[in-house]
Amino acid sequence: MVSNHSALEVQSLSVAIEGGPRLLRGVSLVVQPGEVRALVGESGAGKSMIGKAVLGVLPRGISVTAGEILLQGNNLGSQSPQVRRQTVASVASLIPQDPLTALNPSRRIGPQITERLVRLLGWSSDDAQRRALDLLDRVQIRDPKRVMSSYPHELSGGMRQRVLIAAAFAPRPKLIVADEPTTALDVTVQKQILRLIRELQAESQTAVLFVTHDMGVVAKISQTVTVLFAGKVMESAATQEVLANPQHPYTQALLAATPRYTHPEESLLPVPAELIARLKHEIALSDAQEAAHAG
Ligand SMILES: Nc1ncnc2c1ncn2[C@@H]1O[C@H](COP(=O)(O)OP(=O)(O)OP(=O)(O)O)[C@@H](O)[C@H]1O
Repeated sequence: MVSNHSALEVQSLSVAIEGGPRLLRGVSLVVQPGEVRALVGESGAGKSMIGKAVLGVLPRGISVTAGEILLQGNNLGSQSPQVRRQTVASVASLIPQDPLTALNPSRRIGPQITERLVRLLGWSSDDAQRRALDLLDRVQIRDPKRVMSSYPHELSGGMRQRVLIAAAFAPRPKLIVADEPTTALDVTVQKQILRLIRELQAESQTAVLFVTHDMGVVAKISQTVTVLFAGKVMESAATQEVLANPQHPYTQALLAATPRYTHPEESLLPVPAELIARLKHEIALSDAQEAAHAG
């Protein structure tokens, strides 16, 4: 393995339903060690699909049709499924959207954190236990020992998300994919969870690909941002630049739809339908051109 590589490099990635429509169209992005890159766009833009492709968990019937994914310098497309699973498990973690479905309801919390460390990464069970307790303490869970032997239903939604954050950071991953990790939580808990992810990330200098539909969250958590629409990158730059001076009309519309970053007194504005229609038309044209080229 080479050193000095990016935590994640996605190059011209296209993903499609087999025999059907494209869901990602030549997406490229890089996440450097220590960087938080937000991936922002409306529902259906393909944000989660990028995360799933990176983690090798695309839904059945959906596959990568072009492009490359390099995790810590490892080209996932050139690895066998078994090696790829091992690469992903040792390099990357997921903080999922819904803390309830992500935890197995019939198993205690402890093993759900330690199992990956022991089985996949070869830690001793004592080390794994110590690391889990330490992380649970770090995510401000009181009485970590008790929580280790609890079942998920005994914890609140916020506590469960803290457990999943602890589980994600426990193996010291190089990359964390955080897939709208605060969406399922109420507003006060959202703020705490966001702060926690930011603190742990800064401390460990883990690279994070942070999926969100909320420009407010982008502003709080990220240094860089990639704006996605219909599976295509509209704009990609430093977050401060994009917030201060958005270049693409879609980014401008998304920002206008987040009133606290423009005029807090105004109500939420939708992205204009004409703009959506125009962008979709442009994308359909370029899809057709590419298909004609390929044919
Ligand atoms: N299992 C699936 N089978 C077929 N199409 C799917 C599947 N999952 C997602 N899609 C489609 O893929 C596209 C991208 O979905 P994706 O979940 O990545 O969007 P997103 O930007 O993450 O949106 P959201 O914020 O709603 O999660 C959408 O058009 C969606 O309908």
